[in-house]
Amino acid sequence: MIDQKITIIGGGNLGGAIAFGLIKSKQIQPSAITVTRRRLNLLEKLQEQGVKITNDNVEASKNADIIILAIKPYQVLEIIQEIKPVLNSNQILISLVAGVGLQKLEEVAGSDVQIFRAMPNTAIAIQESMTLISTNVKSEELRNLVLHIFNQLGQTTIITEDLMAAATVLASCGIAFALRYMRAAMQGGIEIGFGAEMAQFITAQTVKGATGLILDSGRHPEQEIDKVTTPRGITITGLNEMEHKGFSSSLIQGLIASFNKIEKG
Ligand SMILES: NC(=O)C1=CN([C@@H]2O[C@H](COP(=O)(O)OP(=O)(O)OC[C@H]3O[C@@H](n4cnc5c(N)ncnc54)[C@H](OP(=O)(O)O)[C@@H]3O)[C@@H](O)[C@H]2O)C=CC1
Ligand SMILES: O=C(O)[C@@H]1CCC=N1
Repeated sequence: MIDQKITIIGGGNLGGAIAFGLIKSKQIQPSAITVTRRRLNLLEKLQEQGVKITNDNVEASKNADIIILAIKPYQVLEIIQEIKPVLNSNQILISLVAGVGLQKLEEVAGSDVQIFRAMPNTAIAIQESMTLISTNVKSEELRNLVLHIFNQLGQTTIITEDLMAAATVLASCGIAFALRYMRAAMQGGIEIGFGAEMAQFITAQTVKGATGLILDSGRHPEQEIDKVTTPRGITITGLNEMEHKGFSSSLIQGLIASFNKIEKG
C-alpha cells in the first residue's frame, strides 16, 4: 500500500492519467490524492472517484508527502516558486517535466526537498508506461517509494540524469513514433484491401505480437525478423524497399532531431 499523501499539480494528460492509474491499482485511497488545475470542471471525473481537487497549488502542497509536477515546461519554475514557501525537507518533489534538469529544479526548489525526475509516456493511462527516473537522492527507502508508485503505472527504471534527455526521446516521444508507424501501416493496409477499422485492428494486434516476442525472449528484433524473411520471399522484398527509401535512417534521424531539440532547449 502507498500510505503517503500525493498531490499532482497539473491534472492534464499525464497528471490525470497518473491519478486514475493509482486509483485503479488500489494501492492508495483516492482521498489521499489531490489534483490541481485551473479549470476545475475538467477534474469532475476524478472528484467522482473520491480524489480531492483544487486550483490552489499552495494549499494542495502544504500537507502532501509527495508532490508530482505535471505542468508544462515553461510553467515549472514559476510553480515551484509559488509552492516553495510551504515545501519542507520531508517532502518528495517529482517533476515529469521534459527538458528541465535536476540541477535547475534543485536551484529553484532549494536543496532541502527530495527531488526526482520521472519521464513516463502516455501509456501511463493504461498502466503500461515505460517510466525512467533520475535523482540525486541517496536514500534507498525514498528511491524505492518512488519506484513503487510508478511501478503501479507500468515498467520503471532508475537511470542517471545525463540519460534523461535520451530517455525522453526513446520512451516519451517514442510512443508517438511507434504510433506513426502504425498509422502508416494502416494506410498501406487500406490501399491493399482492408477497411480502416480492420486495418487498425490487424496493425495493432501485429505490433502487440512483435512487442511480446521481444519482451518475452529478450532476443534482438533482427533474430525475429530472420524467422519471417523467406529467401526470395515477400517480406524481404518489402523490407529492402523500405530501407532503400530510408526507413531506419529516417527513424534514427528523427530521434536525433528530437534529442537535439531537448539539448538546445
Ligand atoms: N504528454 C506526454 O507524452 C509527456 C509529457 N511530459 C511532460 O509532462 C508535463 C505535462 O504534460 P501533459 O500532461 O501532456 O500536459 P497537459 O497540458 O495535458 O497538462 C498540463 C496541465 O497543467 C494544468 N495547469 C496549467 N497551469 C496550471 C497552474 N498554474 N496550476 C495548476 N495546474 C495548471 C493545465 O490545466 P488548466 O489549464 O486547467 O490549468 C493542464 O491540465 C509537461 O511538462 C511535459 O513535458 C513528459 C513525458 C511525456
Ligand atoms: O513533446 C514533448 O515535448 C513532450 C515531452 C515528451 C513527450 N511529449
